[in-house]
Amino acid sequence: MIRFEGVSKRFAGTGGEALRAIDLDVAAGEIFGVIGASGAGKSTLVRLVNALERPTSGRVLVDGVDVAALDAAGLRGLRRKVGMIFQSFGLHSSLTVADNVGLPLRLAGREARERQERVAVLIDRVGLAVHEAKYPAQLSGGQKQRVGIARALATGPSILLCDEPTSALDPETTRSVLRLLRELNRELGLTIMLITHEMEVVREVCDRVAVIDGGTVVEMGAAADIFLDGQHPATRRLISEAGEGAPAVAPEGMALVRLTRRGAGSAAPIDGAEVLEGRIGRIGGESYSDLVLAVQPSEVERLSSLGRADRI
Ligand SMILES: Nc1ncnc2c1ncn2[C@@H]1O[C@H](COP(=O)(O)OP(=O)(O)OP(=O)(O)O)[C@@H](O)[C@H]1O
Repeated sequence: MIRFEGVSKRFAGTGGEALRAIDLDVAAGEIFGVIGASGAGKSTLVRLVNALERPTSGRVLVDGVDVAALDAAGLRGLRRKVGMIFQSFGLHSSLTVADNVGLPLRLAGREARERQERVAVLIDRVGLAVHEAKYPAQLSGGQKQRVGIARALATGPSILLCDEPTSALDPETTRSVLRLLRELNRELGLTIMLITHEMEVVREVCDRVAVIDGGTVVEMGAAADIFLDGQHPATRRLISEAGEGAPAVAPEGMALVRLTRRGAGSAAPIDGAEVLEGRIGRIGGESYSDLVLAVQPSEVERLSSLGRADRI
């Protein structure tokens, strides 16, 4: 559905390339995550999909069409097919919720009656029916992002690009927005390409994920494989940042180990280990546990037989 073929991007007046030799396929109906540190090239990557940026070399194909080759009418069609939401929501502060959501329909020349009906359905779907006459300043961050989602869906797109959609939100609101995106993905068969710098977001919602570092894809695979067994140092860095609060400290004379186990028995007790922090859950339908343990240094070796054990 979305294909990157040897895509590189250099911005005029800058030294290096923001993206280098990207090959990537996003399948119809999947939620594809793009994760990386600040400046890695994530925004540039998704902005190529709706032709907000153009590749310096290579091609970006949407449904088999090279988006850089589109004329003005073709671009309008692309923008109807590809919706986008942003970290900072991008709402018009002088327009009500209903008028924000209806704006793409107004720009597309749809009649008032049709607009009103469609806007009412969209606002209801994102759970904002009682807020339709309010202005953005009267809404919480989560509500603003719901307006952004309703507006992005106004023209009935088959692809939704999400640029750090939850970075401005608290953890609980983040989860509810991600749940809404997952529901819309299933109900509408919407293909979602989602940028984030948070592993938690990948864990909650993505089917597959590409890790991007220094403008290249350094690792790509099923979200469970990347989250639980990512190999590249950039991936390991993002995983170790995913814990909450201050990093665990090993008691005197003990070794600190991150142990990740997958599948049946992944939460079985571990003799001789003190659990300092961790999580037990499911990702992509698979059980896992991800624990930070303090053990005797002589026990570290033994942990490797239980799962992936990294001394930290
Ligand atoms: N319009 C532009 N002109 C010049 N350089 C740019 C432009 N947009 C992005 N860049 C550069 O390209 C690189 C990648 O930027 P990009 O915004 O894609 O990264 P990112 O991973 O999305 O980062 P962040 O998470 O901080 O938004 C950076 O070095 C950035 O400075």
